[in-house]
Amino acid sequence: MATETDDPFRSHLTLHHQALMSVGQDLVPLIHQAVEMIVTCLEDDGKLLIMGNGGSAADAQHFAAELVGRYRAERDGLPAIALTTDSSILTAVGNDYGFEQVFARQVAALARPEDLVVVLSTSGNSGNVVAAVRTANEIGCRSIGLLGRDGGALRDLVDLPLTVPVESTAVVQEMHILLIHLLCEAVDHHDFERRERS
Ligand SMILES: O=C(CO)[C@@H](O)[C@H](O)[C@H](O)[C@H](O)COP(=O)(O)O
Ligand SMILES: [Zn+2]
Repeated sequence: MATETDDPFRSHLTLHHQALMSVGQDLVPLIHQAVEMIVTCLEDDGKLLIMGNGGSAADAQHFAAELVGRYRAERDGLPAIALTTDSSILTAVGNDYGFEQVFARQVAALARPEDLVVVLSTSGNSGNVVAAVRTANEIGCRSIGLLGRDGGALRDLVDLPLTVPVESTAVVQEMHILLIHLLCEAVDHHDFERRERS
């Protein structure tokens, strides 16, 4: 039974619940489109390049780990790289070219047109993520944005924005990890043509 000591959590829990309802009502068709883009990339022998800042950096790593390792099903590892993990690259590029270039430089070095760039940003305005998507667009990679609020600058730069339209950074992040798990669930259940060929 709820007591007064629950009050500090109530507004966060209410916001979380409202955001969850909005994901269920508004984002499901877009989640299916995102799955299609991921499957097409992997079947074309592409890889996922995933990035974000702060909590979203952790989410990028979480997503890559579930693809390279596994989510639930026993399956082959799938190619995904979180661009948030190599401290030598991040410090060298940040130091020599500026923090805004830490992801764009990696995209320029690693991305091929068949790859899929996945960005996570609750504001949609982080300069290093925006720069990375601009570079991905020049290369011809497709991109998915897990975004928040109004989607920010990234809404019009990525091919597919999945925007959680709430102001709270924390709640947007909580919905992003749900979206990641839904994407992993769908990928787990996909029968890849790539595997049938081998
Ligand atoms: O996890 C949190 C807040 O919940 C923070 O670390 C947060 O991710 C950082 O402030 C980020 O720099 C925010 O970037 P973004 O989501 O606006 O792209
Ligand atoms: Zn957080």
